[in-house]
Amino acid sequence: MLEIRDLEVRYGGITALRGLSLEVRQGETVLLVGANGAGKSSTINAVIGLVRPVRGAIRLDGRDLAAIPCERRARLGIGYAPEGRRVFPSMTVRENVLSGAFGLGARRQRQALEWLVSVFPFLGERASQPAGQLSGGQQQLVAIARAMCAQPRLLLLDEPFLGLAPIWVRQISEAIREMQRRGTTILMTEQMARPALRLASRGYVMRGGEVRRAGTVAEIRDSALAEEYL
Ligand SMILES: Nc1ncnc2c1ncn2[C@@H]1O[C@H](COP(=O)(O)OP(=O)(O)OP(=O)(O)O)[C@@H](O)[C@H]1O
Repeated sequence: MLEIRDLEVRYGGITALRGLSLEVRQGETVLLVGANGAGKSSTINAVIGLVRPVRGAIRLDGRDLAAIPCERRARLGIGYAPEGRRVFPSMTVRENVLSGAFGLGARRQRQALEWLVSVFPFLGERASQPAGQLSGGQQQLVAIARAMCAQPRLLLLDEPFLGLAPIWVRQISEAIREMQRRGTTILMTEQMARPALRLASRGYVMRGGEVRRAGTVAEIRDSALAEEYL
């Protein structure tokens, strides 16, 4: 479904990705694991269209995304939850979640919200509260619910577990399982590999903007865990 070939991303003089290639097949959950600065966010940001690669290709269902701007990629069915709990702080929880389904139409928005509240009751209990007043874990869940709201075919999650208490790691794992049950294809990044390894079927271990190892979760587990301590 997603194919990345020979991708190079630079920020001025810094090369963040050096010829990265990977693929995510329909219905899979694939993990990118690596230490700080390995290039995980740069990979996700190139797929969503936030950074423009200097070389290489990104294809969704065989279609080259190079000429497609960020906002049109969302319409192709790509959903994205950024690193670092980026909610709209003064908007309510409900408004934050619905902002992910902008343009879907009132009836589908209502259905999506009902579904998300049934999966995560806290979203209903806090619906009218400004999202900026929530705890870090709650904000991260709102950011993921916002990405889920449009029911994307391909969901990109950038470090969804970063800095969270175990209770939120469990809830976010449950959100990811819910999307898996719906057949969503998922590409997620993590430094903290353990909970993510339980959710993924395959993975890539990244370092210095390159893939160092690729394989099933069982195959990459040791190097992924080693990467956590580098
Ligand atoms: N906006 C930017 N300007 C300059 N350099 C950047 C920028 N964003 C990332 N980099 C650099 O690119 C490299 C890859 O960073 P990237 O954020 O993709 O890694 P990461 O694996 O996601 O790490 P982290 O877990 O810290 O987010 C690093 O050397 C980083 O310092």
